Amino acid sequence: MHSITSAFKPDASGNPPKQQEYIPNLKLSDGNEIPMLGYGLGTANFKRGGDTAFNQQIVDHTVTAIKAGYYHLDGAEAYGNEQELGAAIQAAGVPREKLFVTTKTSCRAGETVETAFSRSLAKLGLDYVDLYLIHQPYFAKTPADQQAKWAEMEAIKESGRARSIGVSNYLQEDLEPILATARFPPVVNQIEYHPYLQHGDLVAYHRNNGIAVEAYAPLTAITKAAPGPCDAVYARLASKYGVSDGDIALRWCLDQGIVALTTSGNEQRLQGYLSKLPAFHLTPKEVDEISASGREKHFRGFWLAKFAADDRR
Ligand SMILES: NC(=O)c1ccc[n+]([C@@H]2O[C@H](COP(=O)([O-])OP(=O)(O)OC[C@H]3O[C@@H](n4cnc5c(N)ncnc54)[C@H](O)[C@@H]3O)[C@@H](O)[C@H]2O)c1
Ligand SMILES: OCCc1c[nH]c2ccccc12
Repeated sequence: MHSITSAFKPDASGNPPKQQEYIPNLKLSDGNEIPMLGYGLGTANFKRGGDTAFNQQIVDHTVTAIKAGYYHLDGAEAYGNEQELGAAIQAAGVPREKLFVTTKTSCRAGETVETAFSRSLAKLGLDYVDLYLIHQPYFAKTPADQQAKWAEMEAIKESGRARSIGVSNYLQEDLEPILATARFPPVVNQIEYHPYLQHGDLVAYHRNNGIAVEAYAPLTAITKAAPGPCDAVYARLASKYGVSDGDIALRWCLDQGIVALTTSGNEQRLQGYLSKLPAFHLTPKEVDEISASGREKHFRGFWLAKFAADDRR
């Protein structure tokens, strides 16, 4: 259902293409394309609750990422930094049509998607986003709540102000009611995904239903869950390919056709991914080796309270 297309787009002005343009795009079920590596504004750069002051450091970090070649930018109203993301887009000077901008609705109680979306667009200073997501399924008490919210998302898509629409943190049981009534099915589900959280058959369910997977927290086995059974496999493959263990962790997503979202304030690290990732692939056997090691450990880093409360998978 999803094909990976070459994203090599020589610059009309003759400038060499940015490295991100060597990272492929993934074709989505609505015909649009998403760059397979994205820069997230949700972890290193988000504002703590209640902080509304404009934060120039977030702008500077994001400009650095865009200038390094990260053209896929993953934001959300919950991160409190859409204004800074918009300012960074302005300041970086990359033409809007080259960027892929995502934001997400928190589905605040008593508020329509239209209200949330208009506020996000205004903060971003944009007239459209490439991808608009429902941030999490936990607002819904019933399947009918999911279906009603999704119908509101479809109205945003129909208005042309979000080129694509999708969801985040959904499990199969959350997706099923949406797929039953959708006129425009979600094109992506953004989930925590790394070797220690492979979600059983959830990724296969996505493949069977034409929904692309975006992996957030793809470096977890290195950054939060070490030591663990993947360490030795990452180290061996990093040495084989002359790359970092982070490159191996990201490649493990990309080589399964999964979009990877990462972030860093460290420009060298960001540039490292862009220079190394296009230069190698893991073999299917190596992908499987990482998956098999990962299944020996379970680790979840986000939305823990929801899982504890609902006893979700
Ligand atoms: N939809 C959701 O619910 C949700 C949840 C979490 C994140 N996200 C999105 O995904 C993006 C990426 O998530 P993430 O930050 O968890 O991804 P990630 O796993 O790539 O982790 C990135 C973090 O790890 C650090 N890091 C990288 N290499 C390291 C190393 N070798 N040693 C130590 N630290 C290292 C970086 O500085 C950065 O802070 C977020 O910014 C956000 O946009 C979405
Ligand atoms: O993206 C969902 C998880 C998350 C990361 N950073 C945040 C800041 C505010 C709300 C949610 C998040």
